Amino acid sequence: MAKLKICGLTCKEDIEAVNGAKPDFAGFIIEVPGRRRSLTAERVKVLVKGLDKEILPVGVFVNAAPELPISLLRDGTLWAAQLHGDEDEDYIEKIQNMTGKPVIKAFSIKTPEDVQRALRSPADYILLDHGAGGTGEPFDWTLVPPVRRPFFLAGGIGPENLRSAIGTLHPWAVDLSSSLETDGRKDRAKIQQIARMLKQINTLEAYRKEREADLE
Ligand SMILES: O=C(O)c1ccccc1NCC(=O)[C@H](O)[C@H](O)COP(=O)(O)O
Repeated sequence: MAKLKICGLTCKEDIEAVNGAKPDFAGFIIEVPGRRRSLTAERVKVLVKGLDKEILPVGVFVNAAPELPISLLRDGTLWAAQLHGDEDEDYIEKIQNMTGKPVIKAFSIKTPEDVQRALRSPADYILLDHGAGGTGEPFDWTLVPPVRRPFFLAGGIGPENLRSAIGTLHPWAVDLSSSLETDGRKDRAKIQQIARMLKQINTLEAYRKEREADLE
């Protein structure tokens, strides 16, 4: 059953839309200069207060001072920190040790070695993505061998490739942002559509697995 993360929420309307669709995770880009979805930590605190309690809030950071994710994890604003920059193992372990909360480390996948680096990461979860994050572009999925640890698949996923993404790579979770926008804003109808689609795909996959088990 692939989980769903909807990333790059920026306003109250986005919160209302995800509360209706109930993805597993909601992502907020926090204090990343020059990125259009970036919010201040104070704004994220306000938005998270309106988030359905069953949806886990994830903060996305790029080479932030570690004190920033640490404070938002410690005060309960965030369930997890997603690191989308050049954060090294010491940085990851510092956040894990100081908060006891999950760390998701994003990797830009351009070569098979990038995948191997990701697989060795001490992060609680890895996230395989195209590049800088939130670009709406997929990477070359053929670079990914069968993966034995839970991973998020990101980068240009949308209604046209969701089924093949899950059927081919079997991610623990899919992470979407750009494909759920119209004119640069999250689109409630697209969010509802993708949540419904994922439910159907998960139901079919579960049925197939049950049948395979019965036939063995
Ligand atoms: O969305 C951003 O602006 C962003 C900026 C800096 C780092 C990460 C960022 N986004 C991360 C995500 O939205 C997701 O993890 C993922 O990259 C989804 O991307 P896509 O569906 O291709 O837009």
